[in-house]
Amino acid sequence: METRELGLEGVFEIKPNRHGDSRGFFSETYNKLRLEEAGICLEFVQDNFSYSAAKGILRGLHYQLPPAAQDKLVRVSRGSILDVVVDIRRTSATFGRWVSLVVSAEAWNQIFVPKGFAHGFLTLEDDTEVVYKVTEFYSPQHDRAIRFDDPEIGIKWPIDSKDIILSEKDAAAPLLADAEKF
Ligand SMILES: Cc1cn([C@H]2C[C@H](O)[C@@H](COP(=O)(O)OP(=O)(O)O[C@H]3O[C@H](C)C(=O)[C@H](O)[C@H]3O)O2)c(=O)[nH]c1=O
Repeated sequence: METRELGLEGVFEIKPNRHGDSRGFFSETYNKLRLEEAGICLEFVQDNFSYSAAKGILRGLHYQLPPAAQDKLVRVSRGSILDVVVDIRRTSATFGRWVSLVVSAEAWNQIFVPKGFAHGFLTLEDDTEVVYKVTEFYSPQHDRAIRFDDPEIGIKWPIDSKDIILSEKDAAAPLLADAEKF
């Protein structure tokens, strides 16, 4: 398993090994010990799966407030996404900064998103499946969103905002300045 930090403290790309043979391949997509060797010592308690039927669907930017804040280990089992992470820790030197990573079934890579960061992704292909582990259970009362196109954050999405498909919740999300932060 290879890891590399992505420019924001604690945000990593992770690439599990793939063991190919004439039938296809085998991969340990999660191994607690391997993550601990990379300094990620966490207990994941819930697995999530989201299917997005079309290219251009944007889910996010989401986070759960403490005490339900979640670390996330995100991968793509079909298709591809532009995954985006924003530092929303008000005392952080990189508050409001963002990083992005293309996560895809083809690249077989993952992104690790620590607590304190908002998370979202834009699908780059139809029929994209995102599979991810989280370290706290879903808690609707702690679930929060911030606008994907907040000019203060300035995320460079690869398609025009008018072509982006959003849930009603995400279309109505507040700007980071008006959102509850860490
Ligand atoms: C997150 C979640 C949702 N739900 C239910 C609640 C709704 O009835 C339905 C869709 O929820 P939502 O619109 O919040 O789903 P996404 O827009 O994919 O939200 C996710 O998108 C970004 C990328 C994230 O990082 C979060 O994991 C999560 O917020 O699933 C559950 O039952 N359990 C859950 O853990």
